[in-house]
Amino acid sequence: MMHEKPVQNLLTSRAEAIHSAQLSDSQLKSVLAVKNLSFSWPTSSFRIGITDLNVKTDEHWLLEGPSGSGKSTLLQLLGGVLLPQRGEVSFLGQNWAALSAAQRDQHRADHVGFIFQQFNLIPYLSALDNVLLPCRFSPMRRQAAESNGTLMDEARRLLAALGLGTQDLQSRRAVSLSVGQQQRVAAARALIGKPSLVLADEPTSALDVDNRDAFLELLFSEAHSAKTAIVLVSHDTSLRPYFEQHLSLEGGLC
Ligand SMILES: Nc1ncnc2c1ncn2[C@@H]1O[C@H](COP(=O)(O)OP(=O)(O)OP(=O)(O)O)[C@@H](O)[C@H]1O
Repeated sequence: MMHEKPVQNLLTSRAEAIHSAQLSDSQLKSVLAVKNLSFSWPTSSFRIGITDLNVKTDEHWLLEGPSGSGKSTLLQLLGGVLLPQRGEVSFLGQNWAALSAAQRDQHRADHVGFIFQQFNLIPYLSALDNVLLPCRFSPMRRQAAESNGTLMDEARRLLAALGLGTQDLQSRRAVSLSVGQQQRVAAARALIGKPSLVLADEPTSALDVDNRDAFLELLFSEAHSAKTAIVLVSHDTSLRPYFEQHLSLEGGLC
């Protein structure tokens, strides 16, 4: 029950934020639409089957399932890194399978932020330079990041909003940061340039309960102000109260 209060705070602040933003149905546009998806790895008997999944603007989804249930595979399908053998994954109204590999890479760079389980920061770059990376690959993300000032201002603002406000922390090489700090850098990198979607793979698995609560609160708050949808996968069923939407994967099926 240690985290009862933070959960309540999160849910209350989110409900208030949605209420104050007064998003109408038409503003809640489709971010991800999955229909009759079927995917198998060529070298294993494992199969993912999803009949129907719809993620809209500003929604926060938890996809939960035990180890080996297909969570990481599903994230790759949602982000157009893998393509299903049958069915369809549409992202912002665009079927990933109708794009060339290069077009998929650009569509992803423009509109998706990833938070990986091991964060995948470039170890010898500073926290700040890691956050700036997505803008190197996407002029669209760069332009969005510069909407209220310089790119550097926005990277610094995001890091500060995620609890890394000092110049010392922002200029330190990623390798010299703690796990919790690296994870917040990874979140800032995913959020820069206001992508429509953040896909997060077990981002809280290395954190204790207090740090996990603080991290989710910061992530949700920043994502909400940018109207970014979040799909987070985890084996941890205790995360369920933080999310309005959740889906359970059992052996790849739901
Ligand atoms: N590149 C691959 N080639 C063949 N099979 C794979 C590949 N990647 C994953 N699999 C298989 O797909 C199944 C689902 O794996 P996946 O990593 O998606 O599950 P997960 O729920 O994310 O697991 P975990 O929580 O342990 O990370 C497993 O049986 C795994 O062995």
